[in-house]
Amino acid sequence: MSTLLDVSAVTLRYKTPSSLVTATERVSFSVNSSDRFVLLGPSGCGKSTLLKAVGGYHKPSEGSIRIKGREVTEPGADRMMVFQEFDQLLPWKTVLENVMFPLCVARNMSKAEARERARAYLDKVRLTKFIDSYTHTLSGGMKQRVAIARGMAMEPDILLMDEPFAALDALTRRQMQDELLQLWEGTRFTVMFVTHSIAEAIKIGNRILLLSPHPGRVKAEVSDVDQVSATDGSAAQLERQIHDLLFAEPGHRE
Ligand SMILES: Nc1ncnc2c1ncn2[C@@H]1O[C@H](COP(=O)(O)OP(=O)(O)OP(=O)(O)O)[C@@H](O)[C@H]1O
Repeated sequence: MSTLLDVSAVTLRYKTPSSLVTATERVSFSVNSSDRFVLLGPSGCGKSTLLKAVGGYHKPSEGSIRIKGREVTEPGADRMMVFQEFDQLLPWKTVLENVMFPLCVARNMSKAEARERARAYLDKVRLTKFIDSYTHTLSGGMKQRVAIARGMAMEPDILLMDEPFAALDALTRRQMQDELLQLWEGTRFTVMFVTHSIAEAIKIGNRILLLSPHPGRVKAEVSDVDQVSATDGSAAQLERQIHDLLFAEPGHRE
């Protein structure tokens, strides 16, 4: 197993006109190739900020972020992001064109190459029938599938997913979680996934990093999720253990 991403003692801050907000403090972890690495913690603990920093959109105040040994200093096609919002697609382009666009622009592919690659990934997310549709005609789940296909088609080193299913209804959310795992079984891509749902973390992740409430610090890492949750009844037990670890601080209320 090789280390792909190394986050070392990273502190992330926001400067506002009136104050300095510390989002995360001295957070360290590493992600290996083919990990389904989940960042889990309560609202405001800095999960999204950490993901943005890995994406190259937020510079650490202290510490370093390295991918394949190179320091992350800006966004790059080696790290693709999928967001929660349904409006991350270009409404004036069709489904196929949305997936082709970054392939042409950031990967310098010819239109024919990009079309072929985009079709293959849209097929993986079961959207072949909808390639010529405009995105406003799609359901929330279908839009997220397009965003996932667009990210995966770039074949990045790591796919960064920021609560991608949080705005979906419960049934669609479960379907999308299953589909993501099936996609992973097929290609074993590396994914970093942000959620504040313990159940979702256990379902998606093989490793889960638990962050404390604001400012986010590492509380613990659960690194054998697949083995533990495969045993009968133990997913529920793991959920309780993670809950206790996350909310152990005296006086902290959910
Ligand atoms: N643009 C910003 N300017 C100032 N402070 C910010 C900004 N964005 C986030 N913060 C603050 O940084 C901290 C971490 O925010 P972040 O969105 O990363 O947390 P999170 O764990 O992803 O939360 P949630 O689960 O609610 O999305 C919070 O205290 C938040 O108020």
